[in-house]
Amino acid sequence: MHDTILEAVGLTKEFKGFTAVKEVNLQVRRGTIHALIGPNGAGKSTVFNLLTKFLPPTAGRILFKGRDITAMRPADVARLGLVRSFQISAVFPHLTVLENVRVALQRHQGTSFHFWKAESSLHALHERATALIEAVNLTPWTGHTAAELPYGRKRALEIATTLALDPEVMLLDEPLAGMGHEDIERTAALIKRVAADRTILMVEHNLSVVAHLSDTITVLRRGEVLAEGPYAVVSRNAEVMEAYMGTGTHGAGHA
Ligand SMILES: Nc1ncnc2c1ncn2[C@@H]1O[C@H](COP(=O)(O)OP(=O)(O)OP(=O)(O)O)[C@@H](O)[C@H]1O
Repeated sequence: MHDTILEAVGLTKEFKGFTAVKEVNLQVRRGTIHALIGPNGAGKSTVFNLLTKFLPPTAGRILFKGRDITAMRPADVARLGLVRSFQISAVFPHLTVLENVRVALQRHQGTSFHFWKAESSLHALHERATALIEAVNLTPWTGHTAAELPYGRKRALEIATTLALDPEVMLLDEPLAGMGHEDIERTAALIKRVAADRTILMVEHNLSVVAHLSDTITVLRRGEVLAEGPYAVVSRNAEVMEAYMGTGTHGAGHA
């Protein structure tokens, strides 16, 4: 049994009269990997921005651990444990992998400079950074700058800097987009590993790449929920198949 950790109720977003997201109800269960997919313009990014408070909704509510966060600011939501990857956790191209992860960890501790000044806490910081780098399989890249990393490894570093914030719910915006087959496999395995003790909500364009990764898939079309369930269920849904006609359910890249 999983309880709901993140919930959207009647979530609606209008842009100058155009309804991009219409009365979306979403329940993300604790400890699961939940994917939000849909063809171009389906409203995925808008829902993602609404959930992470980067956009205010026109109507509807967002609940995190039963608490109404609809009116909260992104930074406050992040502090509660709902963290969006790749935005809040910036990666600095000229810092090494180790330095990037250390900066993320120090940020998480806030501006308590005095805490980090102590020799013992600097040691603890290093240990934690090394463990995170190991967790995302970047140990051989520890001394390389972020700019030197191949694309897939860069995304792994971004996941590491997000993990540094120890999020309860991690929101990933197209973590597999633009990757080749090998990177997709590696990153999917990484997402699965880090999901062991947290909840993941990810936006993805293609149904096929989230197939074996997600416990639940919500399919959006024109701002509305078209189908929801495990892959075996949504992939057989006639309307889902139709929505993906032309864009290709099994397409490799991000259109
Ligand atoms: N700031 C905005 N102003 C006006 N319209 C917008 C704005 N943001 C998004 N839209 C419109 O809302 C709809 C949903 O867009 P959104 O980016 O959420 O879709 P998406 O599913 O993420 O698409 P994609 O896969 O192409 O990224 C689109 O028709 C888009 O043009």
